[in-house]
Amino acid sequence: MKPSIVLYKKLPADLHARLEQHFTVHAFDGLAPDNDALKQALQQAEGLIGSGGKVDDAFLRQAPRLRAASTISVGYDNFDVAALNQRGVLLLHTPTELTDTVADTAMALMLTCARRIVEVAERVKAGEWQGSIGSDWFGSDVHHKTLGILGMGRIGMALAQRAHFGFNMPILYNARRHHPQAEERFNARYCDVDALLAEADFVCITLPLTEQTHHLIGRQQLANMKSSAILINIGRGPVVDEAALIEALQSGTLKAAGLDVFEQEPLPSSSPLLTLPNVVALPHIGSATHETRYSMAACAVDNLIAALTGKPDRNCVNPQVLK
Ligand SMILES: NC(=O)c1ccc[n+]([C@@H]2O[C@H](COP(=O)([O-])OP(=O)(O)OC[C@H]3O[C@@H](n4cnc5c(N)ncnc54)[C@H](O)[C@@H]3O)[C@@H](O)[C@H]2O)c1
Ligand SMILES: O=C(O)[C@H](O)CO
Repeated sequence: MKPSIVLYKKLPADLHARLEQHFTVHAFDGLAPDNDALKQALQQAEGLIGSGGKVDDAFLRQAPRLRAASTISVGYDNFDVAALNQRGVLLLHTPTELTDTVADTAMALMLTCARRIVEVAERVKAGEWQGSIGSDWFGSDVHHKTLGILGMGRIGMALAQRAHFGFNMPILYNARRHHPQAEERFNARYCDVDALLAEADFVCITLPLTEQTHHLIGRQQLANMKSSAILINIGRGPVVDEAALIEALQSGTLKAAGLDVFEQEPLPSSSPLLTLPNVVALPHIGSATHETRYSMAACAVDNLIAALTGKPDRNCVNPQVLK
């Protein structure tokens, strides 16, 4: 008999069919806690595949036969990894498929904020372009400005590559350890967080959300940044204290922010961020291109098949559960 799995995100037809070759697939749209059909399917499920939703100990209690969870994302802060480890459930993710696309999004946010692309385009649509433009339409340069990257991992490196070779930007970075390759290839300079914030013209967060990174950027850190600086968050919303960020943007302590991620997603329509002209808010689209989302889904499907039918040899977050 084929193992039973719960799929909680709609997949392209060919990928869905590929799962069905190996498994009995119970498909849902998300992990709504009050869905009785989902609860029933979880009782038998050996595999789980999808993205978003909270997979904690209470959730895992409903899935006593679970052996592997495959997330269609690189970030896995929505999983309680300690609880997975305790139950011997392997977690797999998609670390390499989206790197370039997310770095492109970060670069796009830097350019959009600095050159005020959204604001100016809206003024054109509103019929305000009546003659030659004045300095109130001007933005600031990106090229040759200093970029501080918080978290020099895969996405940080891809961003550094774009900024260094494409825009001649000096690069500062902070990560858990020195990154000799970043220093060699992009002449990047390791700094502690305070020094990076004080010196950078652009600060880009490419960090995962962990206990250590939660609210890493708060009131004090924002005050430490140049008033001409632009903050880009492409990592996870709760790395920044959003209330403090709103204050800094309202008071002019910070020039602008380009945000793909938020403390609460979807961003509530009542958020003061949406009233600020110096904010570009995106709906968590870092990896959202047709090509990349397909590769991520295909990778997650392969990850689950390898985990449940063979030997998972890559993309395991907690390979220790296999020993
Ligand atoms: N906006 C989006 O759509 C989107 C898309 C992909 C990834 N992400 C987020 O970006 C994150 C990074 O992805 P990646 O593939 O580059 O991951 P990665 O693991 O390759 O890089 C993470 C980097 O952060 C550093 N780091 C971790 N904890 C730290 C700490 N406490 N202090 C300093 N540095 C620390 C690590 O040393 C590493 O250099 C993901 O975890 C995810 O949350 C967002
Ligand atoms: O972590 C990731 O892969 C992105 O945030 C997309 O969910």
